Amino acid sequence: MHPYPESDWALFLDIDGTLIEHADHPEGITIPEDLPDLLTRLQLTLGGAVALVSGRTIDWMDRRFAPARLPASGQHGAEIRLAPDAPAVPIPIPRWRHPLEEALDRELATWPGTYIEHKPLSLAVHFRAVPQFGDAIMQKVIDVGTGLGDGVEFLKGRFVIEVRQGGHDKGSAVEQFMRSTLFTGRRPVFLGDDVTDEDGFRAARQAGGLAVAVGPRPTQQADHRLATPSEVRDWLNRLPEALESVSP
Ligand SMILES: O=P(O)(O)OC[C@H]1O[C@H](O[C@H]2O[C@H](CO)[C@@H](O)[C@H](O)[C@H]2O)[C@H](O)[C@@H](O)[C@@H]1O
Repeated sequence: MHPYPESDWALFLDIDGTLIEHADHPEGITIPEDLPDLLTRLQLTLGGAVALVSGRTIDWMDRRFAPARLPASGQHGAEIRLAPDAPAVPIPIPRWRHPLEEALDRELATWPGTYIEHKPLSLAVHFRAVPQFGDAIMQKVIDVGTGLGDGVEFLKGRFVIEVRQGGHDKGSAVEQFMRSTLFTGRRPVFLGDDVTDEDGFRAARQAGGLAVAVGPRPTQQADHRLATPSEVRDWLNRLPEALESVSP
């Protein structure tokens, strides 16, 4: 059953596989034309308490969702902007980042079909084009990265393994948002499709909120489920009207 919205919600929205459909390449995605306007309407409806929480960078979100500009956390919690006009606050660049980048460029050159996405505070090695080699590629990334320093963490996602600095994830981002002006006192509702969203689900539920799983991936934490990003957008589109119809 679709979750019935409440006016005290704070919405946390994952991007790939949740707000937008997946594509073969990170830059091959399509942002539906009306999505920026939808996000802006949601901000107005929920007093600004709508955040994007993604593995993408905040810079990418601002460019691709313009003119919408939201509170956001990027690179799996490694950067956060608590309000649209606040500065984005990044963690320090991890010491392992440049050596890892060099090592992976070298090691994976002989693995056709892999694509390394270089993000400022994390790296993503994609293997959607060669899923049959996924396990071997992930093991190679773990072998290369493990020796490179304290705090390096590996996050297995959808046809991707991401390398990030430990201590920051989508859950820690939700916790930070919930302590900030726009979000405090509200009920967190986290929408996500991938294993990397489980930390966000956990944080939302621990704060008395809800986890809304998107797509077929099994999870122990889902309070509700929506089948596809298109269904998510339809549901979000109806949310302002649904809230108006229950307000006194
Ligand atoms: O946290 P998210 O918003 O879900 O972002 C997670 C990663 O998404 C992107 O990769 C994924 O989507 C691509 C486009 O559909 C797809 O080609 C790839 O296989 C997926 O893993 C993005 O490239 C990453 O930077 C994000 O961390």
